[in-house]
Amino acid sequence: MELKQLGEFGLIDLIKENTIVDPASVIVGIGDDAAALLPSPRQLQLLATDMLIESVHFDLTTTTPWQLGYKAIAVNLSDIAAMGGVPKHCVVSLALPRNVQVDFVRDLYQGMKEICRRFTVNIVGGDTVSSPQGLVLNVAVTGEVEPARLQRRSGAKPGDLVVVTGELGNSAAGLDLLRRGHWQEFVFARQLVTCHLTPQPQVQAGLLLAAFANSMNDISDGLASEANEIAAASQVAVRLFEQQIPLSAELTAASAVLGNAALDYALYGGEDYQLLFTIEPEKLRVLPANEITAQLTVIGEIVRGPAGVELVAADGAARGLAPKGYNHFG
Ligand SMILES: Nc1ncnc2c1ncn2[C@@H]1O[C@H](COP(=O)(O)OP(=O)(O)OP(=O)(O)O)[C@@H](O)[C@H]1O
Ligand SMILES: Cc1ncc(C[n+]2csc(CCOP(=O)(O)O)c2C)c(N)n1
Ligand SMILES: [Mg+2]
Ligand SMILES: [Mg+2]
Ligand SMILES: [Mg+2]
Repeated sequence: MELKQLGEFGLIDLIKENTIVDPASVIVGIGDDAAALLPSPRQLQLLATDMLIESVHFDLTTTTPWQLGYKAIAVNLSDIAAMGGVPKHCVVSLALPRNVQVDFVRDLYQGMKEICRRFTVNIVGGDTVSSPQGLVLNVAVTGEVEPARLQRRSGAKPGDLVVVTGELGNSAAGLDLLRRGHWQEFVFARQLVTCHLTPQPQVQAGLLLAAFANSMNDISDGLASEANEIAAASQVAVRLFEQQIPLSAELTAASAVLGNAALDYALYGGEDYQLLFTIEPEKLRVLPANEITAQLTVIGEIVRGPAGVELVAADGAARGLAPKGYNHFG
């Protein structure tokens, strides 16, 4: 069915179903001039937004609407996770080309609702407009964090260890496989493509680490870029050890096919949505042993010195690591 058969308001009715998964804090959801929300007492309110643009962030020939909806929410939850918070509510704005079908929008929302259900996030509003060219999808998300647990990029201290959750570079290699096409013939490809199309925000990890870390950031633009953000915000030197950067076996296999170094995907690829944080060694030692801490890798240390990042190779040689990564205007 064409969108014009349903109209803007018919479309909103279709969207409205199953958007509130935790009603206690929603006084007014979809359907009024604004949402009205009840904040939890003594919590800081977090607010973040990230936008996805067709041909810049996604290609509709290689992503399904469901996956696109899932990812649009995931990248936003990732920013709340990076602050050590719990995501609560989101609003979703859509600019839709006129030829978009109703089923497309329904599937897009199914993807969004699925990840919102998994993380107990309410969709409390949005905006729907037409776009003369290309689809635009913007999400804004609120979150909450106890003041003492708030994580910033600026809290890294000399002596801290630099640690990441999960593996790096999978998403960028997945994107290159999608661009190359015929990726289904490679057994290692599915996991990488999945990392790219439906990244998993590290909300549980962020909540656990919030009580222990000194600084935190999520990896949207690549390790080189995010490590430089922490260095600049904290005015410290970040020393990373090349050999310690967690690279998956799938990434290593893909990099041979794609003709690029696995390490470069991790350093400059981006869209991993893992967490990069710094923590005092004594605190890292007392973290509880669980599924989250099993996935942590120490990749470096914070040292005194001018703000910047250096990468130490296997032979001990150090080089400066520029904040090269995905740059919209670079
Ligand atoms: N157009 C804008 N107006 C006001 N603030 C902005 C604008 N764009 C970005 N910012 C702010 O700049 C800071 C850095 O934004 P940035 O988008 O780089 O962070 P991020 O979301 O962590 O990264 P990514 O977009 O790669 O996921 C944030 O505080 C963000 O709110
Ligand atoms: C079709 C297509 N082309 C290129 C990319 C790669 N890409 C786009 S934005 C971005 C950084 C994070 O975005 P932002 O900084 O806006 O949050 C990256 C790595 C993609 N995902 N899809
Ligand atoms: Mg952003
Ligand atoms: Mg971020
Ligand atoms: Mg972001």
